[in-house]
Formats: sequence, C-alpha cells, structure tokens
Amino acid sequence: MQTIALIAHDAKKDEMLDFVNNHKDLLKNFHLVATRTTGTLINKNYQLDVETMMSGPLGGDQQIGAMIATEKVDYVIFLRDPLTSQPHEPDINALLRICDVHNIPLATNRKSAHIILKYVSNKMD
Ligand SMILES: O=C(CO)COP(=O)(O)O
Repeated sequence: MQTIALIAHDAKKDEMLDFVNNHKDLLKNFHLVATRTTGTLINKNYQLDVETMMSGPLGGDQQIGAMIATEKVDYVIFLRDPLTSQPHEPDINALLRICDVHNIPLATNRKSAHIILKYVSNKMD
C-alpha cells in the first residue's frame, strides 16, 4: 500500500479538512501519515486511520522527512502557510528539500494537491 503524508499549518487546517473530506473515498486506499495536530483533526472528523507523528514544531516534519529518506512515503501534501513565519522554518525547508532529493511528488497548495490525487486515482483505474 502506498503512503501519503498530510501536513497543514494552522491557517490551512480548515482547508486540509475540506480537502480530505472531498477525497476521502480515494484516501481510504492509502496508508496516511500526518503531523500530530493535522492527523488528529482528520481522525476526529473522518473515518480515516491516519498515523500521527509529533507536531510539526516539535519534530514532526523531521520525522516525516526521515520516512521520505527511507522510502516510506510516496506522496506529500503539505498545505503550508506562506504568509506566517514559523519557528521551525529550518525543519520545513528540510522536508521540502528531502522530497526533491528523493523525487517525491510534493503539493504545497490545494490545487496541486488535487492534481496529485487525480493522477493517483487515474493510476488506480
Ligand atoms: O507545523 C506543521 C508543519 O510544519 C504541522 O504540524 P501540526 O500538524 O502538528 O500542526
């Protein structure tokens, strides 16, 4: 089973929940992993079994980065907030970088996330 990482900054959490709601039938077919707050919110709102890491500022981005480095993540959807500075900016940059190192498709906004899931669903037909 392939793995999708789902991560959202606070200003994007509602958008992530809405996105997951719109794609939950497809997402059910994947192992889902998320940073703590994002994953907890998804688990609370929908019948999805998201594995949660630490919260982003406490090292969750790095944990997901390590999963990418060890080829345990296939796609990353990271709805990041481009308008607010984050205390863990170096971790965020490292996560984005490691996706490029390992050629992992990465969506940082809702439209590109939608395109990734469209691609994934076509591959499953
Ligand atoms: O900060 C984050 C990503 O950089 C997200 O972490 P949370 O899902 O715990 O809010």
